[in-house]
Amino acid sequence: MSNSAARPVDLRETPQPSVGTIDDARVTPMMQQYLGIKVQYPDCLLFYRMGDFYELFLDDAEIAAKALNIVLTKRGKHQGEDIAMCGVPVDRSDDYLHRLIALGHRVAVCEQIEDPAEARKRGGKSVVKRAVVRLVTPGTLTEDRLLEPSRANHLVALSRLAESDVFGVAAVDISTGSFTVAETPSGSLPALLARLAPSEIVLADALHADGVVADMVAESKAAVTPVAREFAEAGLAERRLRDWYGVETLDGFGRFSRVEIAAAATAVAYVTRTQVGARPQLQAPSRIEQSGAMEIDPATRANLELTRTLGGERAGSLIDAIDQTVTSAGGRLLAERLAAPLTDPAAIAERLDAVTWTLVDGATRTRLRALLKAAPDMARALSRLALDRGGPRDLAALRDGLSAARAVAGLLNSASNLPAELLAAAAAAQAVGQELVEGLAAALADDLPLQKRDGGFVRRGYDPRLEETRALRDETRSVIAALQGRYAEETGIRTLKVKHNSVLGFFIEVSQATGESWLKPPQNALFIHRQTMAGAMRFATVELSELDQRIAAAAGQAVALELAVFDRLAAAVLASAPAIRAAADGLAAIDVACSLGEIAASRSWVRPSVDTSLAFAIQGGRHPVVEAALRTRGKGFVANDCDLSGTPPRGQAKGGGRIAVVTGPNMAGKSTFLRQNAVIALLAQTGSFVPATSAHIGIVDRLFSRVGAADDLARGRSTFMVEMVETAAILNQAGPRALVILDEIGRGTATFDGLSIAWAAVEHLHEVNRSRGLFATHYHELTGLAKSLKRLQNLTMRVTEWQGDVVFLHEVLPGAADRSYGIQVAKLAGLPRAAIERARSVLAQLEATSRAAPVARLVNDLPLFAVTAPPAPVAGFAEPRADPLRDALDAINPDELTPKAALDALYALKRVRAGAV
Ligand SMILES: Nc1ncnc2c1ncn2[C@@H]1O[C@H](COP(=O)(O)OP(=O)(O)OP(=O)(O)O)[C@@H](O)[C@H]1O
Repeated sequence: MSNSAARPVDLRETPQPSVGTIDDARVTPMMQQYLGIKVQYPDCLLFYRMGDFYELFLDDAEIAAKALNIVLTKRGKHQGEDIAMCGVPVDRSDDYLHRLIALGHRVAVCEQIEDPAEARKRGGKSVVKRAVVRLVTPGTLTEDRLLEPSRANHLVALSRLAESDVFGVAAVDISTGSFTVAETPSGSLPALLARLAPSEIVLADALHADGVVADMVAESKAAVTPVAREFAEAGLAERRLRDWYGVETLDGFGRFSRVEIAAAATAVAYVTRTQVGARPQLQAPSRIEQSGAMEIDPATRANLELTRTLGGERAGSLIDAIDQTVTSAGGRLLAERLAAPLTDPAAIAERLDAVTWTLVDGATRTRLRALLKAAPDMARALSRLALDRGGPRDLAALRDGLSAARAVAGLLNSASNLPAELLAAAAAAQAVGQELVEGLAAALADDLPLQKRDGGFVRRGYDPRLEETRALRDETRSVIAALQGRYAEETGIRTLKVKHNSVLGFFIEVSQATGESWLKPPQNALFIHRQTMAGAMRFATVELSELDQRIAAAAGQAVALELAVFDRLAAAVLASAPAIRAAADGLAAIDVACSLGEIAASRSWVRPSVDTSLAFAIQGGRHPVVEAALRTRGKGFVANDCDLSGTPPRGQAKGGGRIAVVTGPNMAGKSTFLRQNAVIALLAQTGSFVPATSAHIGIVDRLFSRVGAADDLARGRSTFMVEMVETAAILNQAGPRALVILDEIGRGTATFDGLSIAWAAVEHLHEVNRSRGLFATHYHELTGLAKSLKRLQNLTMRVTEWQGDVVFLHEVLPGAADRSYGIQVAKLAGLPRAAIERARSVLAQLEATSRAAPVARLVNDLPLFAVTAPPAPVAGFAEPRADPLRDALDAINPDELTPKAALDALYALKRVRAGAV
């Protein structure tokens, strides 16, 4: 994070410059202006517009030159020192902005707000008026080139009322206008932040100073912007929101708590500050449904690689494997749904009905997808128009988007048995009046410039006045072209050329020799000398200047008329903004349903049955990402069943468990099996079909997935500490509806410590949390727990040996692994032969020792919970009884006992036991 991003931002609308250097007589007028502006934006890099460049000066120049790898130069002196300077061309500034923002900088864009000619009229030394028109920060982007198409760009504001553990969270995406708020206890804040995946988090600096909050915020990986306290002030919050929406009361938006209003107001204050007067069209705030969504903490999201792989790439993530949407808005909706799977079976069924419909009617699905492909990103185009940052192509995006929406709705209307979700989406898609689309289509030309100021975007013949002006401009151009011939004829100079540049306007260029003769009579009566070049001279004539002025006036007038057309069209579009947004949302929902239908069809996924039971029965389950990766290598994926319903398998009186301990060699597929089941639950509750031959899932309210962890050095935690903190979170939070995936927990420490922790964790999950769970481990001793824990089952990965090497069959079977095959796997990995041989002999010795002191048997004989601390009671569970035998055992230190004392202690223990019974 840059220095520029770390300081609290002062949100006062007009910060006071701290003068000093600015009035210094030795400072040039331009530098005075620069310093006067810069002092108002100390936390930003200032892009100072000079002609076709944005220039950066002094410290900003040094930071930007280093960050962008561009040349640092000098321009004059300031207080005796050289002024460092660097610049980026305006037409390529988006790329540079993108890089600076990605590095955590904020940029203040300062434009020339008057024509340089106006400044010149005020006198030679006058400086062109400039003003900051916008702050560019990671959470307030609107340009397509700066945004990821399939990802919402959330700015999240946080608030906390004094002495409370409850946070207000407001999430704004100014690129689409979405605005949601929530209230959450601190324990659930990381999960909510992970779900929103913000690009930037704004919070009062006092709140950021709280180490725990700073840690949670840092974990989200967003850019963090602390703001001065008074702008996150709860007391002013309601008024700020009322002013923003121009309403007397917020009641019309629904009921919000004080802490939600405080967060929402902070978001609005920050948006106001960054947009400098431009007003994004934010929708009325709505509440984020948390109770209706599966809670998934950040570690689980990372571990299941939902939106990014552990390496940070989208390629290889779950969303990448299932995203077949054809529009950006569809991609964003799918990501949003995957981030917050539902917990209401009826709502899930509604989504599944839509997918089923697209699956059954494959021909319509294909036609819908073809139509959707032509629909540009209407929500983002609309937001740019509202901010007066839109161009002709944004109007065209609405023209094309709305006509695609009509075509899509028409196709759906002609279909039968439409499910509720598609019915509603089709209705929304056609709610915008046809006149608007026709109006846009009639006005816009086929080829459109990027910027409206370039003109040329209004269709020929659309506006009679504009046509007249264009004709005048074009005629004058041809008159000028004819002039060249006339002058050449009259002077006999065949090489004479009429040219144009922005400084001289139209001029005649002749060779040096001819030019010299034109400086004298009689030629100098007609030709007025303007410029001498190397080998050429330039002249004007009265006639040429008049024509030049006529063209400039006509061109200026044409652009003004085009801009008036633009403004009219933009106003018409904005007047229909809510309906357009609804149409865009409708198209996104249709795109998602078709995308999931496409996957289901092409990969033979099935509709899951999701209800309120505690079932978890998957047959023929597969991991979508691993399967896809194997497919590209021409290999097949071995499908596996998983039943955590806790009921005996069909036809059997006993067996079946809610927790499975999975043992098997390295590389056998344990992690894949664990994750695929978590992913199937997640997909099912997202409203997607699943990669299995059948799936029955009782709603999962919280999903936990942990792997024996990686270091978190940035936060000063060792591997083992991270693992334990995460395991603690699960054992403290998981309930009977949770699904818990633990992969080799306890491996980060000494064998016996690790085994003991793994042992205790399984017992706790079984007895106290009572969650459904999968537990992969290399501690084969844990399989003995199945004897004492009745809802525990053992699963193992089938392997076979062939010519001394291990062969993985990737098949999951009931039972326990008999050995690890670690050395065979090491051999496959290419460890030197000598090291392998040595490892074999060490293993043989270790196994012999272990047979002499049979650890496994000892552990197997441990009575359940007798040696563990009483687990924390979870609602509905009885407090474990006091245990005098354990207390007596705790009091004995065997290292200090003589043989006689040891015998006495044993008798004493027998007495305690007799008394306790
Ligand atoms: N069901 C399967 N069908 C086919 N190949 C599979 C299957 N499961 C896993 N594999 C392959 O085996 C590799 C190893 O799988 P995985 O990482 O799940 O093993 P593991 O048992 O967890 O190993 P370790 O104990 O070393 O972490 C995968 O990358 C994949 O290529």
